[in-house]
Amino acid sequence: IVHIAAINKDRTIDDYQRIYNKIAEKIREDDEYDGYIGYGPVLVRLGWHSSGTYNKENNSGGSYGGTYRFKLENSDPSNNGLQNAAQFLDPIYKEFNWISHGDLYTLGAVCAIQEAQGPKIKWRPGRVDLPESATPENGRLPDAVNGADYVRKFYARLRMNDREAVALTGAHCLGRTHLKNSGFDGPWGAASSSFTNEFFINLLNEQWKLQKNAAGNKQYDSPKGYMMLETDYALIQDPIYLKIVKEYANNEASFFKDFASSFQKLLENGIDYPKGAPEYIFKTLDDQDM
Ligand code: HEM
Ligand SMILES: CC(=O)Cn1cnc2ccccc21
Repeated sequence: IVHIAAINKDRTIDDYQRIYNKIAEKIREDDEYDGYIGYGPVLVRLGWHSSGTYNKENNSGGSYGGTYRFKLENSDPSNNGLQNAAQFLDPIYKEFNWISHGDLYTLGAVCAIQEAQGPKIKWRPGRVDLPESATPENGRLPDAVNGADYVRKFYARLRMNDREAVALTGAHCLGRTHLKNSGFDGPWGAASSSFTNEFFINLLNEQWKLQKNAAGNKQYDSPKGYMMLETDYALIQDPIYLKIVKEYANNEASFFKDFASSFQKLLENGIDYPKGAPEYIFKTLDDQDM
């Protein structure tokens, strides 16, 4: 399967910055969502899940076709809760319906990270809506009740190495788990809407106890009321991952640099960009004094 980015010469960075600004202003406006965590984290998760179906073996899945918009994909149990992000983006799509769904889902995630004071993420347009028949089957997204070997193998399918896998998991500094969505129980207290290296610091500094939550699923809980999934905790059980976790806990700039490149790679998996295809770095609302 080959997906070639469609270059639309009529659209410039200004057109995409306008959509970015609309999303960023709406994140600021709709601040009450999920106990005042806001929509940032769930927008990041939508961008990640619409890309995480990619399989390097046959270059299938991934963000290109915007197939999350179809029932088969958006009703995948792994996607429980992402309806909130899709509903958030609905009015934006209605106003700017020249954009493809794949470009919108990934642009929304880039916007959410940058507006959470995270790193600037390079973004390239050109994803093209594919028909429902192109929707990947359920089951390609990762399960949280697994260890390091599973994590390494899962990320290899997305062409990610150990550093990229650890960096990407650092997005769990944002938002929280919700029992009704995933069967994991996250604390409101510790949930954050700012993008930092705190996930790695907490992983190393808290005492973690493996226990069954109210849904009977195993997760790690700390005295401060933080939680980690088993796939999170795997990052300090595996010696190779542990070394990288320590680096990112001690050097936020290194985490930001690696996250920015890994997240762009994740969002572009499966897409061939022609030579000279435009690549944008959007300004935050703060950069524009808005
Ligand atoms: C082994 C890989 C991963 C597993 C098993 C996993 C699992 C989960 C689970 C179970 C939740 C809770 C969902 C809910 O209950 O609402 C969650 C939330 C989240 N995940 Fe991951 N995740 C993984 C990797 C990633 C990656 C690569 C990113 C982004 C780069 C990411 C970003 C997020 C965000 C931002 C949230 C919070 C969403 C919210 O607050 O609504 N995750 N993840
Ligand atoms: C605040 C907290 O629970 C940090 N955290 C730890 N693992 C997480 C997975 C998804 C979302 C947030 C996560």
